[in-house]
Parts: sequence; C-alpha cells; structure tokens
Amino acid sequence: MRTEAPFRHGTPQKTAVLLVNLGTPDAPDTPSLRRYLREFLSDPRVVEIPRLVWWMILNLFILPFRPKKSAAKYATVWTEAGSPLLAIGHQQVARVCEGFKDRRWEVKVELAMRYGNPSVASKMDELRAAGYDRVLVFPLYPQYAAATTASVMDAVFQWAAPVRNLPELRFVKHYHDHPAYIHALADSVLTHWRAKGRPNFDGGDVLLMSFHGVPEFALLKGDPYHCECHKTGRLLAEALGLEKSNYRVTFQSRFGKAKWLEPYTDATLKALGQAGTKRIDVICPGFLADCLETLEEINQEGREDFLHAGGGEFHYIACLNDSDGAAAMLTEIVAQHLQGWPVDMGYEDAMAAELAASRRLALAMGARDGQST
Ligand SMILES: C=CC1=C(C)c2cc3[nH]c(cc4nc(cc5[nH]c(cc1n2)c(C)c5CCC(=O)O)C(CCC(=O)O)=C4C)c(C)c3C=C
Ligand SMILES: [Fe+2]
Ligand SMILES: [Fe+2]
Repeated sequence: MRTEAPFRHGTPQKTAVLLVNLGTPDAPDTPSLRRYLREFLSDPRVVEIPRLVWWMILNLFILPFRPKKSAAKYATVWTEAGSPLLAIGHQQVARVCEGFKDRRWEVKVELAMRYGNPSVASKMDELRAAGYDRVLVFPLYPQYAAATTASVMDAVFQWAAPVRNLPELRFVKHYHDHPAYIHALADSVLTHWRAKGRPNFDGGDVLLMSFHGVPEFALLKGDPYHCECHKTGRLLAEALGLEKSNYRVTFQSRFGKAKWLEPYTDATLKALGQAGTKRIDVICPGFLADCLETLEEINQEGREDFLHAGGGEFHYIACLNDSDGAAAMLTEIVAQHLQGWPVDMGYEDAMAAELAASRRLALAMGARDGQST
C-alpha cells in the first residue's frame, strides 16, 4: 500500500472520464517498437500461451526481428503530430470536452494508452492527485474482447491494488450496437458515397467491413468479440438498406501461427479481385481512430492485394476519428454512463460556456453562408 496525502473533509466532488485506446510506439524507430511490442505482447490477455514458452518465442524469434519491420510500416503513416492513433485520440478528447461544455457539464476528460504513453497508471495518478473522486473508464473499442477491453480493466485494477483511498470507478464495456455508433458509421459511409458515388451493388460491388481479428480459440472459450463484430456489421448494413450479398464481414491483422477468426480480410480482398469485382468500399468499424492497422494494412497493403488480383476501384472509408458523428456518439455514451454522478458546472462557468457556444454557432453559420455564396 502506498503512502497517501491525508484525507481532507469537505473536498468538492469531481468527475472525470478516461478514454483509453490500445497504444502506439513513441516513435517509428526500432528501439521504440521493441519497447512497445515487448509491453504489448507480454500481456497474458493478448497472447494466451504458457508464459515460459511464450517468453522464449517472444525474446528469441519476435523481438529481434519484428520491431525493425514494424517501424518501417509505422514510418509510412507517421504524421507531424506523431502516431495517428495518439494524435486522433487527443482530437477526440477535445471534441468530447466541447460536447460537455455544450451540456454545461464540468467533467475532466483525459486520454490514456493501454501500452506505451501516456499510461493508464500515470493518468489515474494525475486524476487522483487532482481530486477526481469519480472516474469513468472508457476503453474506446466498440466490440468487447478480452485481449483489448478486459486488458484495459486489468490495467486499472493493477493501478488500484496499492491505493488506499480509491475513487469510485465505472467502466464502459462495449457499444457495438449503440444507435449513436451505428448512426455515426452509417453517416460516414453515406458521406463517402455522396462524394464518390454509390457502389453498383446490383453489378456485384461490395461493402467490406473489416474488423481486427483474434485467435479462433477466444470465440470457442466464450469471448463475445466475434458475435459483437457480426452484430455491428448487420446493424450497419440495415442502416444502409443493404442486402446480405452486398456486404462482407472479415477479420484482419492475423498474428502468429494459430487459426484466427475467418474469413481473413486479405484472402477476401484477393478473392474479390480475382472474381473481377469492379468496386469495393472498405470500412473498419472496430477501430475508432485510424492507425497502422487501417492506414497501412488496409489502405496500402489491402488496396494492393485487391488491385493486383484484378479488382477495379478500391475505396477506403476513414474511421470515425474526430468527426461530428464520433463526437456526438462519445458524448452520448459517456452521458449515459455518468448518470447519477455530479457533472453540472457552477453558474459562472455555465455562463461562459453559453457565450462560447453562441460564438461557435455564429462562426459555423458564417462559414456555412460563406460556402454557399
Ligand atoms: C480493435 C481491436 C483490436 C484487437 C481485438 C486486437 C487484438 C490483437 N492484436 C494483436 C497484435 C498486434 N496488434 C497491433 C496493432 C494494433 N492492434 C489494434 C487493435 C486491436 N488489436 C490497433 C488499434 C493497433 C494499431 C496501433 C497503432 O499504433 O497504430 C500490433 C502492432 C503492430 C505490428 O507490429 O504489427 C500487434 C503486434 C494481437 C496478438 C491481438 C489479439 C489477441
Ligand atoms: Fe492488434
Ligand atoms: Fe458468433
């Protein structure tokens, strides 16, 4: 148990939300990748192989080779603001803060990464030191998986173990079928179709929904991830008015030799290309933010697989990122989970927020009027 500051009576009740995503290396270079992959792949939630056997495989066969290859891939998607996953995460935090201001809510929003920086423990420490006595932990994965969502929960419990005076804690488990999530996804597809034209589904075009894979044994051992991905796929197809033959649900990013959830995205892309499919649109609904797995694996490698195999047009539909749909959805889901916790601003802050909101509205209307002339 750690030594803590003495308890004080009468401290105001404050609420915080911690958005958590997977994590990313600090830089697209081999040492950073080795550090990141060591932490990520040492998590027993991620690789469920007996520890001693896995320790040998990881240290003898993976960490000497994979970091260099992965660093080269990260370099192709790295931006001036750093890793896309982290940079977009910060934008998402800003959008949720805006959403709260509009609701006249005073809720602190922070971002943490399950692996790498900023760590879950460092953010929980900061929140506790600043007196946040209620924390909603929101793993940003729409579909629950032990390898991702439960691992975020583990990180919070590990942080909590030596703490005496714990904050109240809540967790979002998943939102794979939340109407605001499905609506945001459908809206992003429709926006893409408005800009690029709607695929000719009667002519065999396909909307491919690619989710990150997990080993097949996870499904057999009771992990709901596979079912939740399929439910998201079905609800998105319904929202778009698609027939079953118009879309596919596939799984990407296979790691290691075991059988993973099928059908695999890369094999499907090649098969669709070989079948002479004229156009496919690819969306990755399981990723809230664009990252290596979407920008490199799908939009670069997947595109090449499809076109090389003889496919026609390849369209990549970006993740929800910091879109209005993502902002509305995140704010809505957080609001539902904060019920009963103190969130309201004091009078003066509420007035300032009112002013800022009317300024934003005036600016938006000005921009709209400017566009239409
Ligand atoms: C969206 C959900 C994710 C699940 C489920 C998931 C499971 C999972 N992943 C690996 C191995 C790797 N994943 C890597 C990158 C990566 N994975 C996710 C998301 C899920 N992973 C994201 C968002 C990212 C990208 C992070 C970024 O910085 O952009 C990597 C690292 C990259 C590489 O070296 O290829 C590995 C390795 C396993 C083993 C697993 C489930 C059991
Ligand atoms: Fe992954
Ligand atoms: Fe299933």
